[in-house]
Amino acid sequence: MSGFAPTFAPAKVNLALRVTGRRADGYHLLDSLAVFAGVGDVVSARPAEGLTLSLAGPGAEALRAEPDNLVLRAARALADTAGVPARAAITLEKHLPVASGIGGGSADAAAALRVLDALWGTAIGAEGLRQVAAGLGADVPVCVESRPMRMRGVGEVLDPVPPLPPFGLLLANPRLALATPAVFKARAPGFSPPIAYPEGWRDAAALADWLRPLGNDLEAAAITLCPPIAEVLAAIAATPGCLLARMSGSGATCVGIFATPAAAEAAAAALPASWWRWGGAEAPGDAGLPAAARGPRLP
Ligand SMILES: C[C@@](CO)(OP(=O)(O)O)[C@H](O)COP(=O)(O)OP(=O)(O)OC[C@H]1O[C@@H](n2ccc(N)nc2=O)[C@H](O)[C@@H]1O
Ligand SMILES: Nc1ncnc2c1ncn2[C@@H]1O[C@H](COP(=O)(O)OP(=O)(O)O)[C@@H](O)[C@H]1O
Repeated sequence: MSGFAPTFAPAKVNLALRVTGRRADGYHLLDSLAVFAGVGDVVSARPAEGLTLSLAGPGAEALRAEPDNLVLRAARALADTAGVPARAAITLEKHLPVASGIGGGSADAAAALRVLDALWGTAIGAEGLRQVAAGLGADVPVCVESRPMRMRGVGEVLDPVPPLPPFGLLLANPRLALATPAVFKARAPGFSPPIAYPEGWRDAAALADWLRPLGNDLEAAAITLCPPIAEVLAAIAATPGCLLARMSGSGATCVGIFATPAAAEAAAAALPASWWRWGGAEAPGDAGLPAAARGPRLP
């Protein structure tokens, strides 16, 4: 058997994020609208005697010192649950900035689950895959879906959302890593009410108007820990055609919403070249996309 088609691991973007409570184990209950961008990593796998991971792509260096890559943890967890030997030579082509609030590691783990589930022909089914995903991290279940979803619980409760209107997405990161636990810890006390959804949105402007008051409850804490985030948000908001600027997840990546992918791409190109930046469309719906579908990317 030869290698399996490269699987796209798109960036997860939290367009709104509310912290609605806290579990006894310290994990926070969330209510978040997650969408996926047309930029991401690529995971591929081929049959092998043992389990190995090769890193490639512009972000590979940042992960070389990682003692236990999430991709390998995902592979071992899937093999354990499915009762099959963990045998595959996996390649991760890393493009997304690490520890940046767009779930890069979670997207890689989810893509590895999809590609290895196919390679090994496991019989665990969609529910089994969801359970393995939830055991790997709060963001992994939504990344297995890789389509717009409402995330609740600590991330494992997923519901479909009304169809989103066409819009453009911009992502920018000052190339500063921010650890998720530190941001949750620095958050001011108190919780927000759950999000109430409309039946739909007329266009991108209506979506941005609806999102504006919902906010990201982690943004203020992230700015305290990493002040350049405020600069990134201001720069995005000042680009022509920006309808909304907001931080994603626990940061430091910030998001801009635009009427069209072309407007988002042009705005990204106008941001400082020292930042990681990308503009374009949402990820196409099919999670098993070939690498060629990664969409336009800026260096
Ligand atoms: C904040 C979010 C929003 O989508 O995104 P990112 O900033 O990571 O992209 C996620 O909830 C992050 O998910 P993920 O990065 O998978 O988190 P995990 O590895 O499970 O947890 C890392 C740490 O974050 C905190 N954590 C995470 C999720 C959650 N619902 N409550 C928490 O308190 C805990 O301190 C936990 O030990
Ligand atoms: N494949 C991977 N890609 C990114 N980070 C990984 C990976 N495997 C393990 N990690 C670890 O997971 C941490 C969180 O990474 P990431 O998922 O990129 O952050 P975030 O959840 O904030 O978007 C990193 O600091 C790194 O130590």
